[in-house]
Amino acid sequence: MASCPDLVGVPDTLDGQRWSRTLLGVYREGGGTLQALQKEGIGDSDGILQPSGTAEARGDAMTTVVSLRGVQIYPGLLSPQMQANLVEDLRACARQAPFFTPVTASGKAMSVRLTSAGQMGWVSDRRGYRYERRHPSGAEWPAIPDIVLGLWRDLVSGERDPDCCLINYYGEGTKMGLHQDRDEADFQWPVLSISLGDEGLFRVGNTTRGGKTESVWLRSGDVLLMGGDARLVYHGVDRIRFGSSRLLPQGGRINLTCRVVT
Ligand SMILES: O=C(O)CCC(=O)C(=O)O
Ligand SMILES: [Fe+2]
Repeated sequence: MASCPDLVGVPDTLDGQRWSRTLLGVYREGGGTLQALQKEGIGDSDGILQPSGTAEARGDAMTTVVSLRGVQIYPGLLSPQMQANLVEDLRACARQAPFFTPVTASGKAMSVRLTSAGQMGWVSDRRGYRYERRHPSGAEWPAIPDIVLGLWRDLVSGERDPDCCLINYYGEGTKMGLHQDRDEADFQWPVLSISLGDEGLFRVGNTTRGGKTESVWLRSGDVLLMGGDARLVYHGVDRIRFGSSRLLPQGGRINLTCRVVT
């Protein structure tokens, strides 16, 4: 098994730092990609990874990492253009592996519609929930879009790509109850999440059920990592502000979560 990503275990040290983004590289102010900085422990001493000029001079938008109970949030990390490109990529994914409404083992339909990209996809039906190598139609899952893989490699690890990128679609009135992501074999790997479209109220609880919770509105282009001590926090989406973004012509919210499964 590949070693655990360098980010895990040190996420709190990132809190409050400022980051800029280039096309597929995510840079800390002062130079170095996140992954390289984590590996070196200090940074990019020879400057090879340092993008030329200051972030402001390059016109990069800056984002400050914030931590909500150890969940690392990068507000607005994906530029509007990258968001639009990613939506195009997701349209192609959905042509190969259409969104479906998952049903719980008790027969209750979930309110999100979902599909996946990658080697494995998450499915739920009367037999329960699990990762499967094929879409319920029998089709292969599409490849994970490059923009998503680039973010994973920058923010998590270049050693191993995620097996699954779960694609959730939240229409008007859709929510997702508090849960843990624990269908994966190795919790050393974080879950990387990307929000697109309408704003969603994301609630974070504790690593055990119950207790106080805190919430944050996630906006289009926000990226977050649940890793380290926050890998198994309960989380969910209480509601979306339908129509708050113009990214998706029909409205709604898309959330992508990348996971190492096996
Ligand atoms: O939509 C979100 O922001 C979270 C999605 C989620 O928790 C999941 O798919 O497991
Ligand atoms: Fe989740």
